Amino acid sequence: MLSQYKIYPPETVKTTIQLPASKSISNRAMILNALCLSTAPIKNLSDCEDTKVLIDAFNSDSNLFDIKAAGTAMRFLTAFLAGMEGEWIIKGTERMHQRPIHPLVETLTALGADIEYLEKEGFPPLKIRGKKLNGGEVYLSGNISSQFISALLMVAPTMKNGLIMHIEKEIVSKPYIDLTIGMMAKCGVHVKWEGNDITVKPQNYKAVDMTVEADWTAASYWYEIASLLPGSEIKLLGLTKDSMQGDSNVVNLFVDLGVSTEFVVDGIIIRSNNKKTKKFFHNFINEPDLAQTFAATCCFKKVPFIFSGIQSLKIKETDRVQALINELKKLGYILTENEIGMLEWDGERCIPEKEPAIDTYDDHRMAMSLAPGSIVKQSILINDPDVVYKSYPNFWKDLKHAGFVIEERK
Ligand SMILES: O=C(O)C1=C[C@@H](OP(=O)(O)O)[C@@H](O)[C@H](O)C1
Ligand SMILES: C=C(OP(=O)(O)O)C(=O)O
Repeated sequence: MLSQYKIYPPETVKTTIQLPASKSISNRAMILNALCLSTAPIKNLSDCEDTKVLIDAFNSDSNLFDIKAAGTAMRFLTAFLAGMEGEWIIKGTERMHQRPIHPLVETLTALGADIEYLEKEGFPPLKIRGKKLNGGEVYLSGNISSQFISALLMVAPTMKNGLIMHIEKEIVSKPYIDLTIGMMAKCGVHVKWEGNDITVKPQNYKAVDMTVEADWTAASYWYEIASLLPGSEIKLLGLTKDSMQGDSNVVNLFVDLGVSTEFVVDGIIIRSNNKKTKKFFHNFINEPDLAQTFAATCCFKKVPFIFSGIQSLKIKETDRVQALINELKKLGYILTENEIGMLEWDGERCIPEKEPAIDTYDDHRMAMSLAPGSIVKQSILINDPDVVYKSYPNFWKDLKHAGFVIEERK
């Protein structure tokens, strides 16, 4: 149902938050558990929509799966089902049917898979006639989505001849590939990555107990709040220093934006301090999901910025670059995309709309990164706030717990 939230900030935030579990780890754990033929329950599995669609697919008697808006579920399941005896159909939301999948489909086809595009060439929905894959040697572009590489890697040890993958062009989101390889290693499978070549020999997975870490990307919205609200002290449960998630780099990136981090036994404590850089520069190629948090934080803190490495943002839940430009303009900030992969704010302002309502474009991260703007704008309106279910179903409940007031308007 369409709805809108009006959000008012507290004076300061001193609270403890139980973060959601990582959807990236949850969805890898589900695929690996299935490949290990393990029946052991995964501990702390995420309850977010992106994980639910995968759970539903695994529990379904049907051969038709609707993975809605979950990129990981779409890509991981395509590779998984390509090697599973049977005839399968995978579909998703309208936006999912516009997100590319051809590099994965072409590579799987070269490895022996039988996959058909049911609507537009190159995009979901897909019909898959699954069978044991031969494997072999393939070339794949690394500059569209790392999820293609992760999807192929997880099924690679089950292929008759294993897999040799030569990655061409710049690799986006590399820490997510490291995450995949790290989790495969925990299940007893060795992956060799040298330069641009990744080799996986045929191997057997070993069933292991899996526990999902708390989500560092979700933590970034709390860093934004601490950065904008002086005197904040927020304990975030479940995060660890030795995390496998690349977005744990949020700890270092927020140092210049006035947030310090203390690691404690059961998580971290973040505190606002007065540090504020004159200008913020970062290449987000390794942490694309953090870009919206930083664009919003910098504008609200009046810190001009230059971001690079954000080309993949254009093919996520929405064109996130355009969405940021549109919505931050409503609040009085003029951002520019001078070339693909870049986003800049030189401090230019315009007159904000009188009562701006932020559109969220079916993108959870638009809602979560802009809601903290209530701190500097006294209040903020967020349209279709339910989008947060994709990765952080309790986001609004947690904001209320932290002292924000949320009025629902229908
Ligand atoms: O493998 C993963 O779990 C993910 C990889 C990234 O996508 P891309 O590789 O498409 O950039 C990231 O944006 C997404 O939220 C989760
Ligand atoms: C890009 C994202 O998800 P996905 O690509 O898995 O749909 C995200 O959660 O920010």
